Amino acid sequence: MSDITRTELIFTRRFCMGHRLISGCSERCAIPHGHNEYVTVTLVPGPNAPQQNQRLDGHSNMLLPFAEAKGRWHRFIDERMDHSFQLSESDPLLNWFAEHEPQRLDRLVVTPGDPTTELLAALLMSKLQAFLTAQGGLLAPASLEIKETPTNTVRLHGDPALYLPLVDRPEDQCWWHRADDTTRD
Ligand SMILES: Nc1nc2c(c(=O)[nH]1)N=C([C@H](O)[C@H](O)COP(=O)(O)OP(=O)(O)OP(=O)(O)O)CN2
Repeated sequence: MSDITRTELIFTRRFCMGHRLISGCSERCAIPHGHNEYVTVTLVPGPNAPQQNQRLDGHSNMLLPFAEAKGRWHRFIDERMDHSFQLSESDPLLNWFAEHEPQRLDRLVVTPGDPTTELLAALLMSKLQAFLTAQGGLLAPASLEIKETPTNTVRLHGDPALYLPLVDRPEDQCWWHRADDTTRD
């Protein structure tokens, strides 16, 4: 039996996305294709939670209503991830959209290197951390899981910063660090 006592809030959302991987690691994935993905987040009391022990107060018996805990996050998933097209920042298709369909640039998620499930999990966990910090730090992400297909899932635990690729620009120029709806820089 685990000796860790902690409350976890776990929320799942589904979104439909397209991507392609151009680094050469998976040639068939270089053709644009899509998945119906499920993102599941596990939230725990954050640095500003009123009490750091887990005991319920015998009155409201919650840290936060579910709707408040997941509302901002699910709005981002619904409005920015659902039906997005995810491309590496070095993908020439970005120029194609800029030239021929600039009105659709906001549907793109632009990533540092190939938009694999591992990378998307790290970027989304960082975005979630930014939202929760901006909401007052009552909650913090403990893990994030993306089920890309019925047979493939990636799960990250802990600090998303430890997974993110190193990029050569300040954090405020990286959409995944900003508590806003952007998905490209
Ligand atoms: N480490 C990773 N490898 C691959 C990723 C990824 O995100 N991380 N992504 C892909 C593709 O997106 C591909 O569409 C899914 O992978 P794959 O398992 O190869 O394809 P299937 O769904 O057809 O697998 P089955 O389980 O055999 O049905 C590739 N690799």
